[in-house]
Amino acid sequence: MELTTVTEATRIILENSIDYGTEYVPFTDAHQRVLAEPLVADRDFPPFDRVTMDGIAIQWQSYANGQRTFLIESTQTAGETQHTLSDSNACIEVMTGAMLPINTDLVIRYEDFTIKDGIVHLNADVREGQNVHYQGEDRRAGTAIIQPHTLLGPPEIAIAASVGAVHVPVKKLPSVVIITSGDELVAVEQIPLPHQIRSSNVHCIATLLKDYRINVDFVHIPDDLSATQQAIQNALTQYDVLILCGGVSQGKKDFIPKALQTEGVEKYFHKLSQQPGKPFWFGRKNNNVVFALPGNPVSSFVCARRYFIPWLRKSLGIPAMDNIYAALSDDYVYNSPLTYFLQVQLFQEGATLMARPLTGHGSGDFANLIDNQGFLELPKEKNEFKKGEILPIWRYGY
Ligand SMILES: Nc1nc2c(c(=O)[nH]1)N[C@H]1C(S)=C(S)[C@@H](COP(=O)(O)OP(=O)(O)OC[C@H]3O[C@@H](n4cnc5c(N)ncnc54)[C@H](O)[C@@H]3O)O[C@H]1N2
Ligand code: MOO
Ligand SMILES: [Mg+2]
Repeated sequence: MELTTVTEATRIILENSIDYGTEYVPFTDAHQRVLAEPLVADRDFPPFDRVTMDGIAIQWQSYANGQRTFLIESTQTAGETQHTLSDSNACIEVMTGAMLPINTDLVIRYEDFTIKDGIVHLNADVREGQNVHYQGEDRRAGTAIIQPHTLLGPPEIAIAASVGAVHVPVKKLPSVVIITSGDELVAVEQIPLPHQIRSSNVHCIATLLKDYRINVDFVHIPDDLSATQQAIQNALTQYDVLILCGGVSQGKKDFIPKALQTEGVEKYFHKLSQQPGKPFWFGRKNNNVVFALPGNPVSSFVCARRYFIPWLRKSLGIPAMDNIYAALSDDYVYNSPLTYFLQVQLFQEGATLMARPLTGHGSGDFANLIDNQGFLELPKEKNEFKKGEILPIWRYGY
C-alpha cells in the first residue's frame, strides 16, 4: 500500500483546520490564548509627559540663559494633579512617575545637584528635554497596540491591563477528548499486574495541549469493537476533536480504523512514510476532526507534536509551522526510505542551535525523551546526513 508522505499529510491536516470563533475571557486568564480582535490604546502611551528620574524639573530656557541655582517652589509626586512652575527661574521637585509640571520641560536627577537652604545648586551639565518620557511617544490613543493573531504572553497581558481591557477577545478553543484503547492499560493510581502497564502517553499529549490552554477529557475503552464504536459515536457528539491513542496498526485487536469507518468518519489517510508514527490515521466527519495516533509512546508524541499542534495553531490563526532549524553535531545515517524524526539533544554553539542524535531503543522508549529536547526532521529522500547539515527541529517544550 502506498504510504502518504509527511508533506502530503501536513497539507491535508492544515487544510482541515477549523475556525472556532471568538469568546471573551478575563485578561488575567488570557495567557497563551490567541487575540481575536485588535487591542486598541484608550489613551496615549504614556498618557502624560512623565518624569523618569527623581529630582527637579526646570525650564530649559532658564538654564540656557545661565541660571545654575534654583529656588524650590513645590514638590510634585506621582499620583498628584499637575503643578505649575510660576517663576521660570525656579524649580519644582519631581518624583519618577509624576506629571511633568506646567512651565517645565526637563528633569535633573538628585545625583546632579545639591540642596542648601531650599536652593538647588547644579553640579552637572544638563541637556534639553532630558529625563522626560513624552506623552504619546510610545503609542498614540486609538491605535491598535496588539494585532489579532497574537499569542498573548506576559507583556501583552500588561498592555491589556493598561488599556482597561478587563475582558479580551480571544479565539475559541476546540473541545478535545483523548481516547485510549488497550486491555493492558491501567489507571495511574493502580499497581499494574505483570501483564499490565499504566496509561502514560495520553498525559504527555494532554500536557502538550495545556501549552495552548486546552484541557482535555479522557475516555478509556477496552479492546472490543462494539465498545470502541460506541465510545467513538458518543465522542463525536460531545467533542470537536477526537485524539485516539493506540489500536491503529495490524494487531488482532487494533479496532480503531474499522470503528471510525463504521461511525462515518471519512479516512483522509492511514499510514505515513515516516518513522516513528507510521500507522497514524487522520480523518473527518463534518466538523469533527479525528487524529488516531499510534500507541507507541514516542510515536504518539511525534504525531501530536508534528501534526496536531500545527493543526491547532492554524485553527487559532497563528503560524502553523515552527520553522526552527538546528545543525547536526555529527554525521548521521538512516537507512530507510522514510522521513525520520530523530531524537536530539539541543545545545548552542556560538549563534548556532546544534542537535546531537540520541536515539534510544525505538518508539517504545519514552524514557529516552527525558534526555532529548526535540525531534530533527530528516527528509525521506536522503539517507546520509552530514555534520553541520541544517534541518527542521520540533522542540518538545520552549
Ligand atoms: N505487523 C505490524 N505490527 C506493527 C506495525 C506494523 O506496521 N506491522 N507497526 C508498529 C508500529 S510502527 C507502531 S507505532 C505500533 C502502533 O500500534 P497501535 O497504534 O496499534 O497501538 P497498540 O497496539 O494499541 O499499542 C502499541 C504499544 O503502545 C502502548 N500503548 C498504547 N497506549 C498507551 C498508553 N495510553 N500509555 C502507554 N502505552 C501505551 C501499548 O501498550 C503497546 O506497547 O504497532 C507496531 N506494530
Ligand atoms: O512508528 Mo511506530 O510508530 O515505529 O513505533
Ligand atoms: Mg496495535
